[in-house]
Amino acid sequence: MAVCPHQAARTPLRGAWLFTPVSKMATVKNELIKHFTSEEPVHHNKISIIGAGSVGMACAVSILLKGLSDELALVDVDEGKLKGETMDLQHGSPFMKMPNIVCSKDYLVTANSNLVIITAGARQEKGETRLNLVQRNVAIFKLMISGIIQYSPRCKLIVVSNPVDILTYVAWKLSAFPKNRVIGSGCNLDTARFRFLIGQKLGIHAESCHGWVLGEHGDSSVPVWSGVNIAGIPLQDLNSDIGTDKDPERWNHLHKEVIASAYEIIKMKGYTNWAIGLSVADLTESILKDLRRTHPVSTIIKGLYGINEEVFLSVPCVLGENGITDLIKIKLAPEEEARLKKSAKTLWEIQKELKL
Ligand SMILES: NC(=O)C1=CN([C@@H]2O[C@H](COP(=O)(O)OP(=O)(O)OC[C@H]3O[C@@H](n4cnc5c(N)ncnc54)[C@H](O)[C@@H]3O)[C@@H](O)[C@H]2O)C=CC1
Ligand SMILES: CC(=O)C(=O)O
Repeated sequence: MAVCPHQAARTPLRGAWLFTPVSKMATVKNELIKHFTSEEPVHHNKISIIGAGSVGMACAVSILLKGLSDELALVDVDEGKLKGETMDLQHGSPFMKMPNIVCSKDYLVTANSNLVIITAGARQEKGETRLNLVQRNVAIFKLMISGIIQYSPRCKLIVVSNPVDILTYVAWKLSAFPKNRVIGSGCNLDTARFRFLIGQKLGIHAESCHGWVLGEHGDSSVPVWSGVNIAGIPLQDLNSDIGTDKDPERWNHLHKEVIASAYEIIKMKGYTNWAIGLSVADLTESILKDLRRTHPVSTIIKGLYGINEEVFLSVPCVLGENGITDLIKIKLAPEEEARLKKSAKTLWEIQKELKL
């Protein structure tokens, strides 16, 4: 479906809803408006979201409210849900500065995207781990990636579906894209949760709490306590045991809460969506506006921290118009580096069995 100011009648074309101009009729529109160009609009900041489930729609709303895109395309295999979600979003157009929201089962609708966000696939049931989803979602990725690259061979990919680090590797392999253009949302969400919890403990806004969670998104993620600081003051200077079991203030419980968050929310509401949607919109902003901000996102980490396998883990990455342009070589404490290596080993054990 699409809404375009000069368009009047609509016809379905290859599954996508497109519009045909009604130019000669004596209509109010023709009396009011003289059409001035026959050129097709060029979309520079087209974003496509694959998967119109709870995460896909949270990403869509967060991106729309930031006004980041000049066309948003949605794809899902469930056509009824897809059209329903699209119409519902379109009806919010008076409150957004982004006129074109289109949808289809057919990947043609995603053509010439600058950025494609993948949120389709199975999600965890209560108590289920992210890693348990791997086989189901690899099968879905085989179908999706070929559709995406056929119509947007130069796009950047953000992978959100779980297990996100392994599926980012799968997307990279299947697309054969250069590594800078395949980005996993990774620990962007874990880091947001970490900063929120630090902020709650100190009574300071999360944005002013600097700290990073790296490695695997989820169960083996690594909190970098050595770098946690407020206004440049390392908390480790004030409490040398911070993050360890010896710490009487039990700061390490914050990271335990980060790990437990998804399981707890899924137990209560069945899924998580709002924080991931907002965090993906933040990544999107850095890419589309070429901001060169640093984010903890999942990228190929082979050759760093003594890791020799082709695994994707989160490290601080600079995001701009070419995707990941640079990595920040963060100095880890020996036990932090050991935990990162353990994350890599866990993921590699699963990845090496995948048939792509
Ligand atoms: N990386 C992260 O931080 C987070 C990742 N997730 C993950 O995001 C994924 C989506 O979660 P939800 O939106 O809650 O699930 P959902 O079940 O609400 O939505 C998934 C959507 O994917 C669609 N789909 C399935 N196969 C498809 C295909 N071949 N092509 C196109 N669409 C297809 C379904 O029809 C459905 O609408 C899950 O894997 C979940 O674990 C969720 C939260 C955070
Ligand atoms: C579901 C998931 O990966 C999360 O909320 O962290």
